[in-house]
Amino acid sequence: MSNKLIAPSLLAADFANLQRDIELINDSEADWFHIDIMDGVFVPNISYGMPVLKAMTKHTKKFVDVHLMIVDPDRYIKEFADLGANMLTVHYEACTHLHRSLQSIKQHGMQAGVALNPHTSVELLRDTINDIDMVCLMSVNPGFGGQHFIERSFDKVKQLKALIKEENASTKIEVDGGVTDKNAKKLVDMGADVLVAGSYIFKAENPKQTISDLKKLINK
Ligand SMILES: O=C(CO)[C@@H](O)[C@H](O)COP(=O)(O)O
Repeated sequence: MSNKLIAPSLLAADFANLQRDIELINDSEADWFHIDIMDGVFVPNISYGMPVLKAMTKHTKKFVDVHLMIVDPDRYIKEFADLGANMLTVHYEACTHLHRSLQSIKQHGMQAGVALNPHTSVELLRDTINDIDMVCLMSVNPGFGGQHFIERSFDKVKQLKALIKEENASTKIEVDGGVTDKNAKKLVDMGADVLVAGSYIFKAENPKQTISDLKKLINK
């Protein structure tokens, strides 16, 4: 049986009550923590940095999926490994030598992810797909939570799934941005393995129940 995963994005958590919201995810049916690091240069927003991540990973009891929206990510790979990242995702658009970045992430004991902005073609990953543990397809322009899902992302999931099959790779597909109960099932039916959801979970009246319902919906 397939196990499609939910990764709540802590960007939508209450930053004044981060420990409470992390415990909520620990106690829920969510599979991963999704943690967004933004530098104000690659994206027009700054989220949080190393001290906050360090405080978070003291409490996280699940797989930690760190999404770097920063320029020149190679500078910080060791630090993210030391802080407890299990998956480290860099942006295709932010790496001059993507293959080298992927090697370095793996040498530091983490799984290696590559994120693609909505305008970036999945075809650009053909030559590295066998070195990538997960592709994160951005279904909004990165930088902010609470945006509308870009419909074209469905096609990108389909194209990426076909590319992975053609290249005989075992890469996971993650979709990030604007995920709700309205698009989740279609995304996994088209080939997504991991769904990131921020506002849909944390703005819900009952986040734990929302996670449980979403998990059931995508594993039907
Ligand atoms: O990386 C990002 C935004 O840049 C995402 O992880 C968002 O945090 C997802 O939030 P929602 O669209 O689900 O509110």
